[in-house]
Amino acid sequence: MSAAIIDGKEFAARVRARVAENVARLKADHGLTPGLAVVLVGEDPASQVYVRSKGKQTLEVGMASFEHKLPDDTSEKELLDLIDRLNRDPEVHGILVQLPLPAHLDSDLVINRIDPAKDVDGFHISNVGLLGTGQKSMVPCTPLGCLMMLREYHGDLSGMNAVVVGRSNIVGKPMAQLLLGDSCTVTIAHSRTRDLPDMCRSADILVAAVGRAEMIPGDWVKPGATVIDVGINRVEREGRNTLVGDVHFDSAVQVAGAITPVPGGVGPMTIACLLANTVTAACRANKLAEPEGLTA
Ligand SMILES: NC(=O)C1=CN([C@@H]2O[C@H](COP(=O)(O)OP(=O)(O)OC[C@H]3O[C@@H](n4cnc5c(N)ncnc54)[C@H](OP(=O)(O)O)[C@@H]3O)[C@@H](O)[C@H]2O)C=CC1
Ligand SMILES: Nc1nc(=O)c2c([nH]1)NC[C@@H]1CN(c3ccc(C(=O)N[C@@H](CCC(=O)O)C(=O)O)cc3)C=[N+]21
Repeated sequence: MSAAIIDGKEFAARVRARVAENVARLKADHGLTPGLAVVLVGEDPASQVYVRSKGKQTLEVGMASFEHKLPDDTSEKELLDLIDRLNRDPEVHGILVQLPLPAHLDSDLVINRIDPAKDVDGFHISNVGLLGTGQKSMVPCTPLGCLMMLREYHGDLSGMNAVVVGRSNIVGKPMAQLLLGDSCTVTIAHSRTRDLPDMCRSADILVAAVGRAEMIPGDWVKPGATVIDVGINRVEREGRNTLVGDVHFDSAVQVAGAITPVPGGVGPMTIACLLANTVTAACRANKLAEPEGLTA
């Protein structure tokens, strides 16, 4: 038996359509155009591609896009000054600082300078604390996208065993919080976990967010489990540059009940959720009702 493929690309297109409807309504009824500012420091080519596609999709849903590309040697003060300006700018409802930052910049300091209400990545300590205590917050885009797909596929997640492999602040930890919020029994695994294969085999929901190409083979997957592959790894295959996930897709698809592909799974949902969070932030900033179905 072969797993159902969870089509993140198609799902993301539906989320973007919902975002676009809401943007059109905000413009028509309130003269409000949600705006997203993306800050990129340095020349990393992969980051540039990602920032470009975010900018393009932001415009496609009718929002305003503000891109700030700063040189590699930008000082902390220059970056913090830019964030202060964006915090004050009424046309900017969402601010994203692309990570990782160059080593001379303190990313915690930078992220925590963003107005939490404009922190559409959900990385500010206030948003992390709100999420952890089950209060209304900005929810990190990648975990939010994963949760939306899981809810659509399963409906109620309560009581399911979820294993999240990876404990980063941007994916693993917030993913675990969201699954806990939906009443899963959650385990967070990482590089010190004893017997990772067995741990993975206990999962009804297995989320891989490690950053190691194809490290999770099919025989670590419980038959019928739902596998969410967050990994984005660039590898050489037959002389060509391609993307693979953290899960070995060809073996896992034989065992899983459902699986997200790479590319075309979590990645497109991440960007769609970034746009959704920007609309949510614009509504909250203007004390307007929040759109349905765009938040956790
Ligand atoms: N699709 C999307 O939209 C996005 C995709 N990504 C991708 O997701 C992946 C993870 O990203 P991110 O969370 O930022 O990565 P990090 O490098 O910050 O974290 C990786 C985690 O994996 C754990 N880990 C590393 N090696 C092993 C191992 N051998 N066994 C078990 N656990 C291990 C680490 O454990 P420890 O803490 O013990 O070191 C760490 O917690 C990357 O491929 C990234 O490109 C990221 C963001 C968005
Ligand atoms: N502040 C911040 N927030 C982030 O959310 C953030 C970040 N920094 N730094 C980098 C990671 C990575 N990330 C991705 C988003 C979309 C795709 C994506 O759309 N991927 C496509 C393929 C794209 C391609 O072909 O290269 C897919 O999986 O189908 C990938 C990776 C967000 N991140």
